[in-house]
Amino acid sequence: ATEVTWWHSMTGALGDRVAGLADQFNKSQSEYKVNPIFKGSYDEAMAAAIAAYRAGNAPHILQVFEVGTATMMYSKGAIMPVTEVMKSAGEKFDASVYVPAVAGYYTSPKGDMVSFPFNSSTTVFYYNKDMFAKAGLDPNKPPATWQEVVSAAAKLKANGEKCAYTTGWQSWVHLESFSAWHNIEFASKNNGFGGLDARLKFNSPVHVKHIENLANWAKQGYFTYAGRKNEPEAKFYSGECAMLSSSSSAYANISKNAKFKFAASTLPYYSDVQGAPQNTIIGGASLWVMSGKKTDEYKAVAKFFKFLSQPEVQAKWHQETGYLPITNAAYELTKKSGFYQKSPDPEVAVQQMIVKTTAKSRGIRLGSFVQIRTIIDEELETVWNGKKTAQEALDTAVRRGDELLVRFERANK
Ligand SMILES: O=P(O)(O)OC[C@H](O)CO
Repeated sequence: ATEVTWWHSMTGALGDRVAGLADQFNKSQSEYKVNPIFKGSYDEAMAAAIAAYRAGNAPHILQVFEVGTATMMYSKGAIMPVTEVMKSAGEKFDASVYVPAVAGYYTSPKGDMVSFPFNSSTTVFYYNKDMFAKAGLDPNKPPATWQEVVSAAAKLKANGEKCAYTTGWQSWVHLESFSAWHNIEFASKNNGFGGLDARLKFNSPVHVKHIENLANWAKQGYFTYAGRKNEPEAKFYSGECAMLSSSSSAYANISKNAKFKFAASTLPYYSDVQGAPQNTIIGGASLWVMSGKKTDEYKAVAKFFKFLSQPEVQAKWHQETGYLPITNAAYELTKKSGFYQKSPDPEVAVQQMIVKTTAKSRGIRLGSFVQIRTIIDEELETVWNGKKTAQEALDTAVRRGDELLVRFERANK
């Protein structure tokens, strides 16, 4: 059989599902074989793939988080657009079946879909219903606003809980998706969709106030900082923290591990910000095809993508992981099956996303965004450890990030 490699970053229950998909495809026919390989976190896998590409041994398929999208799009020569992969293998590919938020995100300024949509997520909120009940909070009434989160946190803490609230993906949840949710700019030029001359805007009064609030809540023991990526999710499903904001895909590991009643609910917002809540934005990853491979290997990739495009496969992936149904067909199939009546949690993400977007809420696409996120993480950590004020840290992150945007713009003119 023709073998192709697929580098991914899925851990725990998500890693099992990825292995399951490859296995199902491999067993469904005998001509092609997909070998999934875990390559570390999203940024680690991306760095490894760039190094491997230079050395001439890149994988065929690379799972890249949304943050790496512009970098991949502009790395001409290194990648083969998915539309071309499918065309060269004689496979039909209809980009219009994807839900608009997903299609729009992975389509180049020229209108071509460049990567294959796979695991799209968004930012949601999870809470431990047992801990809520014990603290005298209504387990069927999740906090809808940040004001309500903090009063719930105070009750939980007073009831002896050591970790009331934690968050995964701090930059994505508290600055990126936060911006769209409140219909304010994260960056100019429609958050970068309008051109490479976009500059960062996340040091506005609304942003500063929110980060300042989190810093205060950290001091009061209501907010526990537990890491930059998805590590904090484990603190929720182990029963340590009562509330979590993170990716909808945390569902996979929460539903597998939690020994308590839990529920997902919409991401909190500030009710005094006009226009909120708007919609949250896309996260997760898509699959990129690397260049320089053999014709029959591209054929294998195309067959695998065709397999992944089946509504039944997409619907099951959504239901098991909490990633979004990326096509209308997968969503309809899930609704019709009665799945949400028994498991309403994975639909929260869908509801937050199916709103008509504004220029400010469509998404974010910035060059060097991987490095910018690292800068944001570094600066936010100086707030949590009390070294900088929210204003100082966000101003510095904007200045440092803008330097990278200027450089990226010059290099890609
Ligand atoms: O945990 P994921 O796969 O939903 O990804 C979350 C963030 O979008 C990564 O940037």
